[in-house]
Amino acid sequence: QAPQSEKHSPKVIPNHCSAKHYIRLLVYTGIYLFAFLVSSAVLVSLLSWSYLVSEDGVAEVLAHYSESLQDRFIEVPCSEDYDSHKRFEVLLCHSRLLFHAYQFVFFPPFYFCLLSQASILDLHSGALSVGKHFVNLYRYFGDKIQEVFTEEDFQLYRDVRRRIQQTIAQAFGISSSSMYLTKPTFFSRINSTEAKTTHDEYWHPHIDKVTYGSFDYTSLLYLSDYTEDFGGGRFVFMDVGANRTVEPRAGRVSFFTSGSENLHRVEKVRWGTRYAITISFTCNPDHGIEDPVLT
Ligand SMILES: O=C(O)CCC(=O)C(=O)O
Ligand SMILES: [Fe+2]
Repeated sequence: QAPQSEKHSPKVIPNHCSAKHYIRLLVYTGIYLFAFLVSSAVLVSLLSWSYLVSEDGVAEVLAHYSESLQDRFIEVPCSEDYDSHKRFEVLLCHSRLLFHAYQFVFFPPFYFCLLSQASILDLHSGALSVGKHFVNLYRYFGDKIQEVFTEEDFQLYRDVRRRIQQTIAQAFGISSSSMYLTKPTFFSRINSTEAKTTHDEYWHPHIDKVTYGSFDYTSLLYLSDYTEDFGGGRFVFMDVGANRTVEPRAGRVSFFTSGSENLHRVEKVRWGTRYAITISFTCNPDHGIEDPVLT
């Protein structure tokens, strides 16, 4: 039981109803509300910033998948990788990148669609990677190859190659006749299955000139849509201080000089299947190849 003195002590009832208290209450509520809003805003911006520069470290989207771009040209400082090219007519020293949205009706070869893993297909040699091995489709199908590819497929490839070549020549102010198709040129099919060989590890940062040797200009034609057909799989330029992405979109062509000024990688594909074609050009006629033909 409570002691007697406590039981009978007078209760102190604060005067809650005075105007002074109301004003104080309002001021405190306002201050708390303001502090809450400011800290939420700081938290949201911190979270979105860390989301942008976290996992994939993307700082800037150069080409959003939903944008229909025409001729966006972005200049980057040139590297010294082209010194040996001084004997060619070509001036490569104002490099980078242009997007040109063609209305290509170009589907991945149906053979690709049957595969369940990552793969590349080289139309010149007929090499198709299947797991750890390469199958030569031309040898495998022999006379029956006409049932796999049609003359129209090859005509379309040649047409696309010619149009890309002309666009690159125009963008870089060089003559189209001083550029030569070079190898390898290939269709790529990427999904989220585990890599079977190091060739499947497309996500490593690289310089095309180092990886492929003869490349001076790389062009990439995308055949499927980021977010609709696959997740992840964005192309990333790894520039000093910033990663800049190109989000694939069917019909989008991106091209750039192949030297160290354009270090890049492709993000791992998280779901779905990503299709693209790599078509590249050299300024050195000795490294040029003819268009592929259906034999
Ligand atoms: O498919 C892409 O977006 C890029 C592929 C690539 O970097 C390459 O083929 O060297
Ligand atoms: Fe590359």
